Amino acid sequence: DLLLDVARVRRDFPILDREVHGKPLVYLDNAATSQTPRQVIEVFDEYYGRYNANIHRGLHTLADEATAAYEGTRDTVRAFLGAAESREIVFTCGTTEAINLVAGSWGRANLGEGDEVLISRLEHHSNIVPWQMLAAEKGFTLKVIPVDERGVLDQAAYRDLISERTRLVAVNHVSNALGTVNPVADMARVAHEHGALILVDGAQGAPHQKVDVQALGVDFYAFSGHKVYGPTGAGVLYGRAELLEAMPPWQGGGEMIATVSFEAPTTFAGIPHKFEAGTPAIAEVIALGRAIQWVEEIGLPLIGAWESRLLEHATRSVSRIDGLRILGTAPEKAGVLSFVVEGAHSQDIGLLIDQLGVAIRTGHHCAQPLLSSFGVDATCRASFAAYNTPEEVDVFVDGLERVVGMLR
Ligand SMILES: Cc1ncc(COP(=O)(O)O)c(CN[C@@H](CS)C(=O)O)c1O
Repeated sequence: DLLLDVARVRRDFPILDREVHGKPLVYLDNAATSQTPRQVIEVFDEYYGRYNANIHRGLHTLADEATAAYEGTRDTVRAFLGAAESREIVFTCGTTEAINLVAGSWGRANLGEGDEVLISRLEHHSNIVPWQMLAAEKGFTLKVIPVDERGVLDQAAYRDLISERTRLVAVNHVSNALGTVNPVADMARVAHEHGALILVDGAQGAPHQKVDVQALGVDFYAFSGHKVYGPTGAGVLYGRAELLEAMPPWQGGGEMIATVSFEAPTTFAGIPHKFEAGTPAIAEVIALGRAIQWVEEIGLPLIGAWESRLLEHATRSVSRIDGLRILGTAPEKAGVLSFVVEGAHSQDIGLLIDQLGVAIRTGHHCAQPLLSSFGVDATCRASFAAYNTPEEVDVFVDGLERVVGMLR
């Protein structure tokens, strides 16, 4: 049965009892950050109250307990992503840092004049700007896969743009601005046929569908804890072991070394610790592990199906508002509804609908090149999660109708 017990799910989220401007909170900004279940919030109390200690080097009980919990998350994430080995899981502070790590380590060591990196028009700035910065430094060429008017990546153009000079394809699994789900398994096959690697920005993929990095055939996969019901400050880079082993360290410091000396070359730790310099966000990583356990107890297939029902209901309901244009009409979408309304500025809609207790996001969603290709510089975006309800969608659409009426 694809009906999620949303009443039971909501009982895990204290924040959903909040009122905003005297109205029940209707939180529909989940693509920006998801809310946090009690089971995750409690981790911080437990950790700082009972076993706070620095990890790895300590030789005492608290340090052992903290290390076990931190490294335990690594295997939880390995299973969550279907990775072959735990050492393929690198903890970062989020998707942005994960992509910068690949650019700064693999990119800086492998890209130069004559090489090409292929990204797409759908990308979030965190999967555009690191490549632009590195291209300026190393002289390789950045190419962009176009999208059509539905917000679907042009796969024919992808096959035309990729060549033997392409060293890396970097694309998102799901567009945060439009909700488009990309066929990353097919794109990975095409990339490998041309001898290129593929990095997938999974910030909006991991929260909405079961990811199996080996089945997808991707070389790197990045996501953020705070979008899968976990805390900010903890994210993940998955990388195939042989790639991570061949990559130079990214940040220098403690943890990532084997021996440091002035007389002989400093030697580095193996993976993944080679990429985890300094004291990490220990509690956040442990909380990320708890968030993934929470998600897996319900199951992403059920969460994804629930969100699709909410998206369908919202898409159908907003179509009664004349002058409303949905951006992102791909046949396969995750729970994101982006739209503009003729005669009403997106920001004004966002501010006014907040007065009704409804939280949506307005603006460019860190996807300025994408929005400009649709002739807009901002949209309104409602995005769904496991705890949203059809009744909340009705509050949102009724409120939208009222607000648009006021603004016209
Ligand atoms: C596809 C995609 N890729 C990367 C990021 C960055 O995630 P960080 O946790 O901030 O590093 C995000 C975060 N998108 C938020 C903030 S702009 C949104 O409102 O859509 C994303 O959606």
